[in-house]
Amino acid sequence: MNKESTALQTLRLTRPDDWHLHLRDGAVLASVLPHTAHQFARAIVMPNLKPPITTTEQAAAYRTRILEALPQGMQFEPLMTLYLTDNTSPDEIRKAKESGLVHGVKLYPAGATTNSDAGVTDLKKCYRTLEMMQEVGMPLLMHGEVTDQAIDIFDREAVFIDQVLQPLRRDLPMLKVVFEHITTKHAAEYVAQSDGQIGATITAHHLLYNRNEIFKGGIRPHYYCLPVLKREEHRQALVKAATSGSARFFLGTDSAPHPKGMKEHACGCAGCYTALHAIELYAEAFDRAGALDKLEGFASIHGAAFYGLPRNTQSITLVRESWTIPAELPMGDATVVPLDAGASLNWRLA
Ligand SMILES: NC(=O)N[C@@H](CC(=O)O)C(=O)O
Ligand SMILES: [Zn+2]
Ligand SMILES: [Zn+2]
Repeated sequence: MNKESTALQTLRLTRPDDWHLHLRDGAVLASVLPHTAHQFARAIVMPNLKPPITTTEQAAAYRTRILEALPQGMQFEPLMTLYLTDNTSPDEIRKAKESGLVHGVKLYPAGATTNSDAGVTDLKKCYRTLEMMQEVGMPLLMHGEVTDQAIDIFDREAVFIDQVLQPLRRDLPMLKVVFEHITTKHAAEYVAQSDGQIGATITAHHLLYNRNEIFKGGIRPHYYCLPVLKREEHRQALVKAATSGSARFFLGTDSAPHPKGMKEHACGCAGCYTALHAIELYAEAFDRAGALDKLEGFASIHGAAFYGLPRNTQSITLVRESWTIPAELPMGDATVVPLDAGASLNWRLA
């Protein structure tokens, strides 16, 4: 028998969750939310709105807006986060924990990425708040890049590990930490090997592509995100981590919608839109690695365990069936270009 005919044709998984997602707000939220809710049971919703979600009250109101935007008959649970600032108080953390709605607090080093201007200028200013997070078991989610413009953009994640992450975890060894959207072998190795409660999310695009994708035949802004795609050796290290079976690695799409005109621009926004076809993109990446048997742990089990949430009881089915990713989709009063628009995918959500 040839390989084709022995290959798996359908794949049934516990319904997955997305542990790193941008839903935005208003008309954009209404456009993108159904894509996520079609595939995922829950998602950790990023707080980098303008202005950011910095209080439990704002998070609760945002959660209500998300649920109101959910089409009739769809089920989805938004897991809210707060945006850490220099001024976030320990008391706010206690409130967030007691609400039961807030599942993490996000560190954006000031200026590191989209809507991070209100982010933390120096983590030392947040130590009392971080101590409270450690005490109540509130995870710290991190955009793990230093912002020093003198540091090469391709090195900012590795330098973050040395300059920020390691000192922080030495000082607060019981703090639960999620290293978001890791992009380097340094991060993958650090998360796999270090002590304590640490997890990492990995995007589909960082599993599928290296940095050459941004420059293939011309500059291709839809492959530009932060942290930026890295060399092939890093992509391979991420695939190895994601398919290793280690419970420290879990799915986080970092689907980050920007209007087409803001991506195809002289100073284009960072972010890839993958909510439309996220699980199919991950299936493709795991299939190429010969590791489809490891997809369920990564997509549906490890994240819930890390966050101390129950495993989903429903399931989804993926079928091996080629389909073409649309060129663009309506989004509010604009359009959004999904990652790999026009290309075909070999897996389809049934
Ligand atoms: N990943 C990105 O390139 N962009 C994200 C922000 C982020 O996650 O850093 C966004 O909000 O657009
Ligand atoms: Zn980020
Ligand atoms: Zn993000």
